[in-house]
Amino acid sequence: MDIEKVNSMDFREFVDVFGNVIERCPLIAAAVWSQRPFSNLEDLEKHFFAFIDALPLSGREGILRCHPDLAGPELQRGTLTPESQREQSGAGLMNLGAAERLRLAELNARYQARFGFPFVLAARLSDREAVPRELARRLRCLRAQELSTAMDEVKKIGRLRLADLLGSDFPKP
Ligand SMILES: NC(=O)N[C@H]1NC(=O)NC1=O
Repeated sequence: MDIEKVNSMDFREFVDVFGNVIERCPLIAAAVWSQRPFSNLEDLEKHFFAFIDALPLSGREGILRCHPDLAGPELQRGTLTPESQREQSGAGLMNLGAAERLRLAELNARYQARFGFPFVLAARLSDREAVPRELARRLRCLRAQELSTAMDEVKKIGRLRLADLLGSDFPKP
């Protein structure tokens, strides 16, 4: 998909296509649409990230809270968004044994209790061994540092989702 195609989209089409670049936050795509025309595909991405960076703390925490747990109940129930389902399956989180699933559930719960938002990590850049390791490591971080790490992960997820949507016209992350 090239930038002319993106710039030609009406509001509905744009939000249909880009509404889940940031998990369960179609409002962000709705706001980015107002910034058209985009000079190129990197410019489109910049607008997504600039919107996120300009949010107050409550807005950035809100974005994190829109993310489903990794290997959490929604994966079991099959109620994830298609993007999240693909990412979590690709990282092997569908195939955990009972003990691995329990350990991740405990770590996710401890993380949520400590920071007040769920643990967020770009699953496509990780795997089933690295996820609990990274979760345990980040549990020991300070809150401000952790918020910043988590927002960087949101951007990595968004960048990979944009690359999927835009195809070869967008440089691979
Ligand atoms: N909790 C969390 O990180 N969830 C996200 N990560 C990812 O790669 N896809 C998601 O839904």
